[in-house]
Amino acid sequence: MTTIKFGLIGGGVMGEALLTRLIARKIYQRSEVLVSEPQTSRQGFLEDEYGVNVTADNRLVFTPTTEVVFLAVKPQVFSAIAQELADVITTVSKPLVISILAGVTLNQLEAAFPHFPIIRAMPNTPATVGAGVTAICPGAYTKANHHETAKLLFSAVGEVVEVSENLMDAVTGLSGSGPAYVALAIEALADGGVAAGLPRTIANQLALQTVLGTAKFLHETKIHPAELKDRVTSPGGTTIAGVAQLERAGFRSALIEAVKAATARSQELGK
Ligand SMILES: NC(=O)C1=CN([C@@H]2O[C@H](COP(=O)(O)OP(=O)(O)OC[C@H]3O[C@@H](n4cnc5c(N)ncnc54)[C@H](O)[C@@H]3O)[C@@H](O)[C@H]2O)C=CC1
Ligand SMILES: O=C(O)[C@@H]1CCC=N1
Repeated sequence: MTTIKFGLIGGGVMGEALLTRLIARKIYQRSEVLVSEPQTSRQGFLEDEYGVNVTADNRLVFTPTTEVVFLAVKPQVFSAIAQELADVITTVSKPLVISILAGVTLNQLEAAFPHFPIIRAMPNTPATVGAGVTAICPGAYTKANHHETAKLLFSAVGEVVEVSENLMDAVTGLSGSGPAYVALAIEALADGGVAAGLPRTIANQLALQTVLGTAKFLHETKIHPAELKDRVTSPGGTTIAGVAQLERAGFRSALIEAVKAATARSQELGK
């Protein structure tokens, strides 16, 4: 095995999303990456698809040359992994540990990795296509160079914002979970189109492009969403009829409550 610089623990959806962009951007060479993943089918896939090194032993990602260890497992397996790594991490130099685990706090991470530089982060799935947004917050032992490394890695998958840790659960409830809410909205818009008589493929295309185009428009012009809504709603027209129905159905409230519920769940996962 060649020199390992980047260790990934958990080669699932989010691990792969980051991996693919880090390699494409040449931030790490394929040979410098070691992915620890228990599923042999995933190991084989990641090895074939990205040419990275794979292992089923999490301890092996801590090599003398490892610069970053990226944790991308489910929060529920965190304590088992912490126990498994307890011995090995006392014997190695301290790489930057970046965790994207929902709800797992810097306190919990610093208890598992004593005196390690640690960054807690919350990316989202559009990272896969470089259109993600990641919130990061640094632990007690991080220095400017660790901060810069985390920003560099997450910039490869989209935008980066910095927040204090007490806001990380809210970030998780909004942008971490948000792609699911938007996907539901797109699916429902298409269903509405089908209910109104459109063929499914056309309804899907119209729904998807409407959401994509609206987001792009707001992003590029920076106009307030309310201003865009006002521009679309002609007096006595179709859009205000649709908006009135959304208000009757509690559309805004449903989204607000969804973000609050996901935030609360993120808080629970950290307990
Ligand atoms: N999916 C999402 O949209 C987002 C997920 N997250 C966080 O990312 C983390 C990973 O989520 P996903 O990638 O969606 O999950 P996933 O289930 O796709 O990936 C987790 C991977 O970890 C592997 N794994 C299981 N036990 C392991 C162990 N003991 N050691 C090493 N690897 C192990 C699994 O086989 C799997 O491939 C979670 O903590 C989640 O909170 C954060 C932001 C967004
Ligand atoms: O559902 C979850 O727990 C993860 C965290 C944010 C998005 N997916």
